[in-house]
Amino acid sequence: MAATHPPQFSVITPSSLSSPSPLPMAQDDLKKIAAYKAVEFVESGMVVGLGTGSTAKHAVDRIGELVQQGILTDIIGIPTSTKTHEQALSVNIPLSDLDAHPVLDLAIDGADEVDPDLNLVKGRGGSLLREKMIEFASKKFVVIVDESKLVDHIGGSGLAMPVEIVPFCWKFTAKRLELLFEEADCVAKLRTCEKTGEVFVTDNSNYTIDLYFKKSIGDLKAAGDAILRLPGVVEHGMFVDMATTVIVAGDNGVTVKNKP
Ligand SMILES: O=C[C@H](O)[C@H](O)[C@H](O)COP(=O)(O)O
Repeated sequence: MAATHPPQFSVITPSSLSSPSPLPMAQDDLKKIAAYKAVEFVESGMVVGLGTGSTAKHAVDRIGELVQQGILTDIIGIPTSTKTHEQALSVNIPLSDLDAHPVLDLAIDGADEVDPDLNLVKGRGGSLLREKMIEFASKKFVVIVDESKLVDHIGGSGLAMPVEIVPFCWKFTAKRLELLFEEADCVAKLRTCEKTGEVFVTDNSNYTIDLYFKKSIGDLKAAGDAILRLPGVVEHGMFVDMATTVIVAGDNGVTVKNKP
């Protein structure tokens, strides 16, 4: 559900990327436009967090292209999932990890929801824990989305807010999560693989519980803290106060909002 954001957004037209068109652009084209804009923030010598998902994939491809052309040199990528690790290797981006590089210059990643304060939901693609660790360690965190990801409030899309949990007695943890958000009419569902119907297992050998809220969950930090206090929970998909910049691509151009 798209929402109108407040006027502090600066709107720029994507001149070198595409021209505003009277026809609606395909969602993947918008993702690519946002991703290419974000890669303009990458400079030679940087340690860069490489996000996961269909939007971040365009950014990784673009960084790889610029590395191969010799336009970006001495880049070190820190991938946020095994999938991104493989993709980054395939486009020749030198890789490392948080142990060797505990502070990143910049991370670029997609999101499932963005609220007007730049808080996010992430993890519908299955990789929120590594993303959160890496993006938390980044001096700048640039989020790239098409305009369909904008919401009035977190949970406002009516779609999943994922929580990564340990597999041990997952039904118990799912029930505790549901009860925690009883007032928001929360429903908790174990994530399964669409194709096989088997339980979805994360890169960290954990399960994912998707929470669906019918009402607002109120204060996000309080909600996040309450989730993390439940034994069995590993991490949740709300990224509160983490994004420093959000780049939104829409039919009318690219909008860039920086955290004040
Ligand atoms: O787990 C997946 C990540 O958090 C993604 O960045 C997020 O789901 C957005 O993915 P996409 O760009 O494919 O919509």
